[in-house]
Parts: sequence; C-alpha cells; structure tokens
Amino acid sequence: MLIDDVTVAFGSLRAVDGLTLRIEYGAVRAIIGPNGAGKTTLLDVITGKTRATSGRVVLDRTTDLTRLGEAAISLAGVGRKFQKPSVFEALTLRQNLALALRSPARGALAEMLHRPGRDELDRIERVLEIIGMAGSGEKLAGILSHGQKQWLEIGMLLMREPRVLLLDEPVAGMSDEETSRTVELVLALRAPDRAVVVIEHDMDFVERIADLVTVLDQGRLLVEGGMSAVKSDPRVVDVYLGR
Ligand SMILES: Nc1ncnc2c1ncn2[C@@H]1O[C@H](COP(=O)(O)OP(=O)(O)OP(=O)(O)O)[C@@H](O)[C@H]1O
Repeated sequence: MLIDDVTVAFGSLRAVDGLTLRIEYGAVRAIIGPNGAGKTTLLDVITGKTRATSGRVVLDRTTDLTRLGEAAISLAGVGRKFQKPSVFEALTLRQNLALALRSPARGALAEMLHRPGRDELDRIERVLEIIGMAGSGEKLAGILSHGQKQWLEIGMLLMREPRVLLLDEPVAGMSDEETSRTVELVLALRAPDRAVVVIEHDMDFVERIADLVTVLDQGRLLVEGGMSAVKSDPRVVDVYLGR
C-alpha cells in the first residue's frame, strides 16, 4: 500500500502533512510518535473515516482508497481494530466470528439462528486456533477477559482475510502476560499477502513485533528504520522517547 503525499488539514492545522509511506506486505509496521503526531488521523484516512485534503492511498497499485467510502474500503480488504473491543457479549466466540462475515444489520437474533456452511466452519476453526482460543468456540464472549476480547476482535477481522490489518494500540490495558500473548498473535498475523500496521505507545511491545518502525512528528515522517536504529536516533529521543 502506498500513502502518497497525503495531507489532512483541520482548519490551519495539518494533522498529516504531505506524508508519503510505502507499507509492504509480509511485514509488521509500527507507527509511533508523540501525542498529536497524526497516527490516528492516518488510520482514519486509510479507512475512509476522514477525507484526505490531498494525496492518495493506493492499494495494490490500482485502487485509490481515498475515492471510496468506509464500507467499500473494508470490502477492498482493509480491516481495522479500534482500541476498545466491540464484541457481541451475548453471542459465543463462534457466533461472533461468523457474524464478522455478514452485515451487522442482520442483528443478533438472526445470527443465533444462522447455520454456517462447511467453508465457514473451517475458517472459524482456523481463526480460533490463530487467536489461541481453539476449544473455546462455544463460550460466550461476555465472559472473556479484556485481552481475550481484543484477540477475538482480531479474529473477527481475520475472518475477512484482510490485505491490510490496522491495529490501534492493541496492548493498551493488557497485563504483561496478555501483552506477551499478543506479541505472538501479531507475529502470527504476518503473511506474504498481508500488511500489518500497528500504532502503539508501548515501546517494549513495538520492539518485539515490528519489522520496521515509522516515526511521525507533526504529521510528517521523522525517521524510518529498524527499532534499534530508531531507538537511538537523537531526533526520536528528542521529540518522543526522551520525554
Ligand atoms: N476532527 C478533528 N478536528 C480537529 N483537529 C483534529 C481532529 N482530529 C485530530 N485533530 C488534531 O490533529 C492532530 C493529530 O491528531 P491524531 O489523533 O492523529 O494524533 P495521534 O498521533 O494519533 O495522537 P495520540 O498518540 O494522542 O493518539 C492533533 O493535533 C489533533 O488535535
């Protein structure tokens, strides 16, 4: 995916300012930077929640996402996990995963009555395994811990086999143990035809998952590279890590 000279202006403030990034498949990219650097706004532009003032977001060299609405962008293969999990607590894990394939407009009752086909059942079992919850498919999502809900929600995104997976602060509020488990999960999400993009303030977590780290500051690209180089870069220490 190519973020091509994207600017998002809110009045006189440029939350994203002429930003160009190439996001590769097969890798986990972390986007870090101080509060207000434009990280969330960038994800909002990719997913169509916010319109770019100028520039393009090009998926697979052909599709300019900035021309599409949110639903079409999701159908084009972009999945986003927000910080706060929003699973359906009254449904089982399997029902939650099944629901991810269909329009939420169908409603919970229709979902309870739905009988999935073989392909769908196989996919659900595969996803339960990836998120480390094989054997828990019949549990109600409402009894899950905060961390488990986050993983289930990642599973719901995986059901659609996304090309681009955007994770917004995935370990916020997690215990150390849950964070370690999330490291394993994020690394397992890496696939040759998938780009994983993670916004996170927990630098230990970033160090454990990121193939490449992009540092934003004031809507612009400050530094890009491996975590070890980024960590010791005086510009990054100055605007972010040293604070
Ligand atoms: N809808 C909006 N209207 C006006 N200003 C906005 C809007 N959304 C974001 N901003 C501003 O744009 C800038 C970038 O915000 P953004 O949330 O993208 O930063 P961030 O890097 O995600 O920060 P954080 O780490 O705190 O989440 C900030 O100055 C913010 O106040």
